[in-house]
Amino acid sequence: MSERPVLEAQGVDAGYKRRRRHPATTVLRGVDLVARAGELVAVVGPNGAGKSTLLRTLVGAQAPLAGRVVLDGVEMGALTPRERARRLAVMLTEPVDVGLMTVEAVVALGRLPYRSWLGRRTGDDQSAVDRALVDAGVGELRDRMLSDLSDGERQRVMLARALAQDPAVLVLDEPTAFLDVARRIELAAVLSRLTATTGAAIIMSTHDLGFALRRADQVWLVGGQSTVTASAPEDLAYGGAIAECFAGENMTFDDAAATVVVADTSTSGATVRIEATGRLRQWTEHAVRRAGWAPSEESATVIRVEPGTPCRWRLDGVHGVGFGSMVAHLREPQAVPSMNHVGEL
Ligand SMILES: Nc1ncnc2c1ncn2[C@@H]1O[C@H](COP(=O)(O)OP(=O)(O)OP(=O)(O)O)[C@@H](O)[C@H]1O
Repeated sequence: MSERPVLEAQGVDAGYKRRRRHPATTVLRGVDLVARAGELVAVVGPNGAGKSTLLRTLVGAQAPLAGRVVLDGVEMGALTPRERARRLAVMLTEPVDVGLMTVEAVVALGRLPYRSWLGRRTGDDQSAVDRALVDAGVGELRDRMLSDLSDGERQRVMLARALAQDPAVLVLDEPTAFLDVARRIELAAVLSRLTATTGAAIIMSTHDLGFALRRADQVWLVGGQSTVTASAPEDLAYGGAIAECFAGENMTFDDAAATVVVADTSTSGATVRIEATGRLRQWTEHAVRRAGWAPSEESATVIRVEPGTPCRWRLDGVHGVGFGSMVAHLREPQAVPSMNHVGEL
């Protein structure tokens, strides 16, 4: 990572001008931000906080209501669309319009800002396309039709197209939105690797707080009195800014899991001491909480659990097999009376 700023917001107010029936809205005020070459920046915040508004303002899709956005040393408004496209690539959330094009042809579209008016592809264009295909992990898909790909594959092709632009700044709005957990982790790894290999700054909005905290060099926390707070993820988590921003009636920030969790308001007040170790203990705690009980070392009620798939448990002389029956029994002790007859532990 270098110290070279590639995208800056200087005293930016972001929002929407008055239109016929809609009053003017200032969503964010006095925003000062700096993204540096090779940095991965995660933009996080609750729904409606202004993440998309911020990103749209940073990429020049809407003008700031006040202040200025500086891209690679030049004020955004002073750049022609072509000059802007050579420095900045944008990948938005909209599902990709599936056309009858090969993957390679789609990725080659990323080279348009570099073409002469005759539109011929040069050797430089081809090597940029080849590199982008590899960097985004879609090299083996190059001859496939875009329409034949899965959503996750298509998403990565669009990433390759953005990379082919060879941008100093890559902005992605919720790139993981349509992906399953495995694809999400994969894309996250691709993105953090890309900052090192391409030297670009990658700025992405995400609802995946765990990802932001684990991978980002900087987090831009949007929310709370129309502000954006920029800092290292640990500073924001440790200092309580993230907890404060996401805190809701029944939401809390779980430091250990590095994510926001729904506080359990359904606890019955009942406690139980768990006799189990390792993963078995962890999942027993999970089941106990799900049933509305709280694990406690001081509790006089004891549940003893023995390993196995499914596990076997005993509580107050009642025996059971599997977590399903455990939760049912904790919720309603008389719900599983027959478990009394399920073997000895
Ligand atoms: N075109 C628009 N005109 C007026 N107000 C808008 C417009 N688009 C969004 N807003 C308002 O701006 C605020 C911020 O919206 P924005 O979409 O930036 O939030 P977000 O953080 O990206 O939310 P989400 O996590 O739900 O995607 C909201 O109050 C929204 O209603």
